[in-house]
Amino acid sequence: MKNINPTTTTAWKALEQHKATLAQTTIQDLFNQESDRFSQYSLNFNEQILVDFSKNNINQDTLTLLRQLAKECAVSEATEAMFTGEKINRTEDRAVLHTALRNRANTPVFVDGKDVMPEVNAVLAKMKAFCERVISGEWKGYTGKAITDVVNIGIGGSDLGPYMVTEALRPYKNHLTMHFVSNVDGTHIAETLKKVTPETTLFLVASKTFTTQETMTNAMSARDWFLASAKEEAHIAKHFAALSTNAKDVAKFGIDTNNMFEFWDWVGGRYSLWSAIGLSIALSIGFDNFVELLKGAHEMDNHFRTAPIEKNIPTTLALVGLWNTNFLGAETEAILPYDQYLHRFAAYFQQGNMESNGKYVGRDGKVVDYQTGPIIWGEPGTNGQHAFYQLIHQGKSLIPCDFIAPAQTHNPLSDHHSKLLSNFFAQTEALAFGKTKEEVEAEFVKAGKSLDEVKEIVPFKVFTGNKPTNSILLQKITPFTLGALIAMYEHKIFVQGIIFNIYSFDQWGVELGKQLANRILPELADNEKVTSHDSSTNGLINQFKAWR
Ligand SMILES: O=P(O)(O)OC[C@H]1O[C@@H](O)[C@@H](O)[C@@H](O)[C@@H]1O
Repeated sequence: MKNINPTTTTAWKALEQHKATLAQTTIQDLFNQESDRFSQYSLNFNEQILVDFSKNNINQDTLTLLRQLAKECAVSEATEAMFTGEKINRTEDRAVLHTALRNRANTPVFVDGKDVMPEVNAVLAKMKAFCERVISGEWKGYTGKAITDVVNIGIGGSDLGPYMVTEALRPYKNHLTMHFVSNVDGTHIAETLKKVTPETTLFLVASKTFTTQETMTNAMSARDWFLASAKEEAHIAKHFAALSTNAKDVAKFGIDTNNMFEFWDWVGGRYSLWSAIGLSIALSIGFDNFVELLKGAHEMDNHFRTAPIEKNIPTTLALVGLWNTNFLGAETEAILPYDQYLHRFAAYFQQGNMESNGKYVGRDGKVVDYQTGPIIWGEPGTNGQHAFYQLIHQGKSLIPCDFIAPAQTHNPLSDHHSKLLSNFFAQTEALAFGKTKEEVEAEFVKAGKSLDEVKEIVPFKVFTGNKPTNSILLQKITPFTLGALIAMYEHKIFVQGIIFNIYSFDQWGVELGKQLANRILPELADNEKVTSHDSSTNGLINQFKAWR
């Protein structure tokens, strides 16, 4: 992978200049100038996903320069390097091959000279057989009863993806009740265990490393709870399975390695829902639907790898996002799904994006002097409208938003869906075009008021507009389209990471807190005063000890 500081490219410098020429141009102006802006600035995936990026502060010159930037930063070369198993995750010396997990074409993919596809397929076959036995009820618990509840114990990438997808695809789910335990706060597991019975519960211990403190602690508590009823350790084999890359520690924990579903170090935690980590998804919606999810992602992979840059959806979203972040000064990006089933989508891509691109050291080992990944946040519409949209409309920060909605709902109740979508369309319109002083005044006049009497209130009712949004309209949320949508965002993050010249597939930033927590934990064992830290940390620990 090349090592290019994006700010030194010809395109970046030209974009700086171009920004100045566009400074006085609003989104409204752009729509006035280009009557057919929608068709020029929207792309369609498979006739199932429409991505409209026309309501951004960009014109054709912006796009040309941004595409030139992608070329100068060798995005296509990096893409090929990823897909073909090069060790692009240099700081961990690993390949990055979540795309191989969903490689439905089954073409060989080599890591260190070895085709990984036979192993990928073998684990998928094992997952399929396991799912069929559990779902059909053939798999019995220690008292001979079928499984009714599945508890996934994992955190970060071993929780967010499975939980988000299981929720998103609820309309496809079977009789199994799914639970997700992630937090080391005992409340999370305690409240979950209140809802299940040992005889009919299957625990999936999901951890790439099988050393994560939270997951191991929760898994031990689940084991203790289970053995309190089941008594014999031999029964664990019927109620615990592991999803991990670490066979040794799985065996040490007491989980039968026959119940271990393996994956590999070339799968990043936040890109692992396509691997054995997705077992909870497959159990919840059935293996065939899980394959549909993989297929959707694979189709998006093919599109990303082969579509020309002008038609490339993930690349376009990456470039437009980068324009907003690095040239227009946006620090955050909101993901706003107008679909209740997607209520964890923003949370999922908080990890996906922020753990990938929240980096300040470039691939050359030097501190970068430009903004890298944006802060990601969001909640489903319309709830967000009644909470934080005020600031998006009238606050001082520029907040680009992705609006996401399905055209067809799984719950066609009276006119709910039309109301929901009318809000989606209205919000993107309001954000882009706002409401002028003249429009506000005209409304008052129409209501019989004189301009003099309303002049003090008028400024508060003006919306500047000119707020960028992308609209992502899916025909319907199915396993296939959801797979494609997730892969689309993954590749957007990848393209930005390449241009930012950072390593998107490590996460050293999560280590320091873990290290310090491990140092503090033994200090909490007794009630002695601690003095080994700064005065704030000492003070907090000592108050904790006094109050507990
Ligand atoms: O799957 P395991 O190994 O338990 O890791 C769970 C999570 O841990 C965090 O510290 C991060 O490193 C995440 O990327 C990862 O998804």
